[in-house]
Amino acid sequence: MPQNKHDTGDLLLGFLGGGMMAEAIIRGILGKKVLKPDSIYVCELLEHRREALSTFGVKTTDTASSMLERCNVVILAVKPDVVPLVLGQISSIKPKSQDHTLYVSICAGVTLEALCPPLEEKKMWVRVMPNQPCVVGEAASAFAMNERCSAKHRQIVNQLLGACGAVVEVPEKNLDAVTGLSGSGPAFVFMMIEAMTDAGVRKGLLRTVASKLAAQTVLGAAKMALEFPERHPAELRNRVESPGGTTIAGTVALESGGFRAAVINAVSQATDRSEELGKHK
Ligand SMILES: NC(=O)C1=CN([C@@H]2O[C@H](COP(=O)(O)OP(=O)(O)OC[C@H]3O[C@@H](n4cnc5c(N)ncnc54)[C@H](O)[C@@H]3O)[C@@H](O)[C@H]2O)C=CC1
Ligand SMILES: O=C(O)[C@@H]1CCC=N1
Repeated sequence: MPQNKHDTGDLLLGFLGGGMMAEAIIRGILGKKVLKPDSIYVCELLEHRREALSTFGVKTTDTASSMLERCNVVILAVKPDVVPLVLGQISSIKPKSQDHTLYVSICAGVTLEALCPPLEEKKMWVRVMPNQPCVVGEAASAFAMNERCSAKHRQIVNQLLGACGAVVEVPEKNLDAVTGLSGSGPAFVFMMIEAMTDAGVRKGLLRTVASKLAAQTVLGAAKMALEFPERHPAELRNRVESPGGTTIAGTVALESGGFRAAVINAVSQATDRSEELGKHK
């Protein structure tokens, strides 16, 4: 798959909603030079957000029609409760089955069926769950496509999301679990970094030093888990735990604090919430 070049031909990418995630994806795409800024349009209601996004050189507007008429790939990046409204806007501007636009939703819980009901003329829809680390090109994204999409659309999705980090295709039924794990996951990891930093400060480290050490520790551990996939995380952990040493004293404390159960519950609750969001259409 070609990357790192302006090799996406006539691809004009539009965003409906220019909030945190739209910005994160734009940063990823521009950072890897998959598109030029003037191939990206953002429809956003808030003036301060349009101003913030203009600094990337992308075109901004507050009317959906001008963006939808131009773009051949459109990413829905509004909150899930706004989806019915913007679907109405899309249908009124591009109603025909001849619509060749590829639509991509990143909205938590919103199913392909809700985006494109079976009785309506089918448009090409992809449901994606990215995450905030798009901002630094280290996202974990998963996607599922509806039956109107083809290999060409898979390639476009891989190219756009690939610019933002790792991408996997999954059955749509897995996307709520993906939302709970990697969509919401950065927040859980930030809590861990925050807590480790506080602990360092409590034990006398400068906050700047503690937060740098905490974040780098998470990065290094994550890199090891990715680079040694054949080693179970418990094996990696055991290598840190010297007999009678410091680490085992800490891991026992985590066990007695219910650390693993708390993390499993966090991902499970976030998954359940994603499923719930999908039921409020
Ligand atoms: N924040 C995250 O880490 C992640 C969020 N998501 C999903 O991404 C979507 C967007 O989330 P965020 O970017 O965090 O939200 P956000 O609130 O930062 O951005 C949404 C933007 O849409 C704008 N908007 C609302 N109605 C609009 C309309 N009719 N036309 C144009 N713009 C409109 C709002 O003014 C706002 O700036 C959500 O559906 C969320 O589930 C997915 C993965 C991760
Ligand atoms: O909290 C949320 O609903 C969104 C979806 C995944 C991450 N943030």
